[in-house]
Amino acid sequence: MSAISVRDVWVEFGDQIVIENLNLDIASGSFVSVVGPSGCGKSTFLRMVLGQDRPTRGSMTLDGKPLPDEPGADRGVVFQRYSVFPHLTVLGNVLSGYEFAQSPLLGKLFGAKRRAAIEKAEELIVAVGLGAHRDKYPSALSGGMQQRLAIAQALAKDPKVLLLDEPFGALDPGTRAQMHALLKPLWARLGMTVIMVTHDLKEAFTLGTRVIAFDKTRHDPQAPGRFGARITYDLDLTRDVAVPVLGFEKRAAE
Ligand SMILES: Nc1ncnc2c1ncn2[C@@H]1O[C@H](COP(=O)(O)OP(=O)(O)OP(=O)(O)O)[C@@H](O)[C@H]1O
Repeated sequence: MSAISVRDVWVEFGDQIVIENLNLDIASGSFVSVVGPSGCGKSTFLRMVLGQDRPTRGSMTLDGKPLPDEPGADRGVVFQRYSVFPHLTVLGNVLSGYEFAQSPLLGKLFGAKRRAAIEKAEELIVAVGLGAHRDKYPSALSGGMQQRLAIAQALAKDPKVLLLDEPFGALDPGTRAQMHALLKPLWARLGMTVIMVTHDLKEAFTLGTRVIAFDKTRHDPQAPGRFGARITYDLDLTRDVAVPVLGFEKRAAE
């Protein structure tokens, strides 16, 4: 489990301010859903936690240490598409997660370590419901199966933090519901911190223990890049008190 702290973070691309003065603490083991209008910086925030982008100003820490500048095995990621290797089978893809985590330089395991990794990979493949498909290539899998594979591959790294960027955005509602039913118990069992960007409010509230909304609160019509997004809602869904939910009231348990 892992805690993330964000302090006075600004992100600018040229003269465009994307995120302004972000301050945020994410508790270990929480499931944070990030919502907001298109272009407000949700994926940029995720990429900063992943280590793909750096803040222009400010600092970010993971368990009290500065976030490493590059993606590592401590942070797994699943994108909406194209997260898996097309030239590897289901088993090969999940095994690559273990190999990357345990042998970052070579990306290969040998002997007893490889046999142990194959055993763990097979367990994970069964856990995400792909037990009957372990020797298939991604092109022979449906969209939902590919996303289950992407989740298994990310989990093989045993990440402290799992980052999900609209992971179910391309799936039909039925498959999406199946993915929710898969992900929630996995998260509860593994106890990771999850940050998920989604456009689907229902999904945000169904899966999250906390929902954060990003949006611009100030606009300059003459200079659209002058102001960035801030956190406009920060809802702790584990609190046993009434909280305002986008204009509605969620009643506390009676
Ligand atoms: N590498 C980059 N260089 C320049 N501008 C960028 C870069 N990355 C993101 N941006 C800009 O930052 C803004 C936020 O982009 P981002 O993808 O984070 O938004 P988002 O909230 O995830 O959007 P969506 O919901 O549509 O995916 C956009 O205006 C985008 O054009």
